[in-house]
Amino acid sequence: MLKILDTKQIKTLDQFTIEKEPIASIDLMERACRAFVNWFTPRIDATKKIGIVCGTGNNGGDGLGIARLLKDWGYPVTVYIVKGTGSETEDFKVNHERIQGELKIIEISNEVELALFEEFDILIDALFGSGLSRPVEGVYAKVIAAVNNAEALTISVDVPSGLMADKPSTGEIVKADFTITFQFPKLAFLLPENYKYTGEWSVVDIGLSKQGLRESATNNFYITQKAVRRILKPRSKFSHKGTFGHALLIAGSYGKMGACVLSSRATLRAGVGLLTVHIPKCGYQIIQTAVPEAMALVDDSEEIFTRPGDLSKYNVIGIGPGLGKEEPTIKAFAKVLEQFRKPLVIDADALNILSSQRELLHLIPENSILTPHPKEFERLVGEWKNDFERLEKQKQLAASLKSIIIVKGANSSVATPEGQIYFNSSGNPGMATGGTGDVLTGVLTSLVAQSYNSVEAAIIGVYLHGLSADLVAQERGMSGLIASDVVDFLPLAYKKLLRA
Ligand SMILES: NC(=O)C1=CN([C@@H]2O[C@H](COP(=O)(O)OP(=O)(O)OC[C@H]3O[C@@H](n4cnc5c(N)ncnc54)[C@H](O)[C@@H]3O)[C@@H](O)[C@H]2O)[C@@H](O)CC1
Ligand SMILES: [K+]
Repeated sequence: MLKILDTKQIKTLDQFTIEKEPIASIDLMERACRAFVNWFTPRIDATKKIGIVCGTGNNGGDGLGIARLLKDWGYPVTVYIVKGTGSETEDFKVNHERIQGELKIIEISNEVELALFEEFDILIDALFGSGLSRPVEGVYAKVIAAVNNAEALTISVDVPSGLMADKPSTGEIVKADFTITFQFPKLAFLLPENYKYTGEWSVVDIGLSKQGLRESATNNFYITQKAVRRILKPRSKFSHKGTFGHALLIAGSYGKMGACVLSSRATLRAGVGLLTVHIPKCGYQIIQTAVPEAMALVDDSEEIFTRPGDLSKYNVIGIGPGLGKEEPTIKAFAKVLEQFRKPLVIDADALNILSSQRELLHLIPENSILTPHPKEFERLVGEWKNDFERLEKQKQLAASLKSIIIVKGANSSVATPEGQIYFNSSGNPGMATGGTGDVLTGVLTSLVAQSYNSVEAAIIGVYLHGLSADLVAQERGMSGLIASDVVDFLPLAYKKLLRA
């Protein structure tokens, strides 16, 4: 699991590395510059005209170091130094000294034409990094406006200038095409509202102290493949279908049996031992034909869910996909909540029922998993002003329900009752298509049935689901991706994960 540290912790860790390794601060900066350049040179042709926009802090110091290294690689480089209210750091001064007379340097202190950077193919943004403490104004704001006005491909060093790394941001902010960030992703990068600033971001290693990192406490994590691999349990020779649990899925209604089929197939493909599906009468032939591996339990109603059967033999219940919100279904869902004391995976219409029948919320068994998309989440908790506030609301709901709340989207976030947030790193925009949520419900239900605890199931589940979609995209592209493909590629995703 990659820790996500806040800016104060990053400063402390930089300092810790400097003292413990030991390494001079300027040499650590050089390492950061090299890491950036290692990303840059294989991707950008050396004929491109490059403008590097520097502040006078250490982010600007990085910019100057990068300018020197790119010049050595043969790129035509022009350096801009923006002189506003900020003072010069020591490392900035050293790197400034090192390029005197070697490179074209233009100082900007007041007037800024919007067309200032028109001539460049590439702009490297090194105005502010993690040291930004307030919205930018004056000459800085004008320079950022000129950067955003330019046609050039913009690449930000560490953080898009003007973006707060771990707080809500206002004011002028660089809209980068790429952000190359040092050592860890910053919290702001994982929130949908900031994608327009970061563009595609990548983390590059600058060798900060492993010991220091181990000792840094945080509640925010980025899910890595290695971490998921570590919590997955391989199947032993002596396992049998009982080992992998018995799940019940309550899903589907007239016209929405597809959601039920997708969830059922995903539950099976994610490895459950036994699956029973509770369906209305109209779904009987559909499920028996589309999912022969599942057992069908047929409701009294022709079209909807009206009455739970005996729930005692299941380890977990997944409920919601295609369920509908008719009055009898609401009553039947309430009965499930009253009778079943093991974890539930609650999605789609079951979440919508909870939003309108709030008295049911306190009946949710501990360690359940709720999987709202942002609109469903808003119905549960009300509006939020920015994504940081949304994260807070997510943590609060997880704590008050003693359950796991997964808000779906790019970098789906998993909130635990203990206040931790795990951001998913797998998945792609092809997943924005009907039915992928139903697939996730199946995967999660399956993992809980296989006796992963709910936090583990949520972490493995979001990652596996996204990885499967990534494998689909790799083979067939994103545009034609449908939810069934994500189900079909789950075995391959497992194979990839379990590979030693
Ligand atoms: N040893 C280190 O600390 C390392 C730092 N590195 C770089 O250093 C960056 C952080 O550097 P700094 O802490 O010097 O900070 P920045 O370079 O991000 O910002 C410079 C300074 O500007 C001032 N400032 C903040 N908000 C402002 C505003 N709105 N208007 C005007 N001035 C403002 C602050 O005094 C701040 O320290 C990182 O993002 C990274 O790029 C890397 O070189 C790796 C090593
Ligand atoms: K920057």
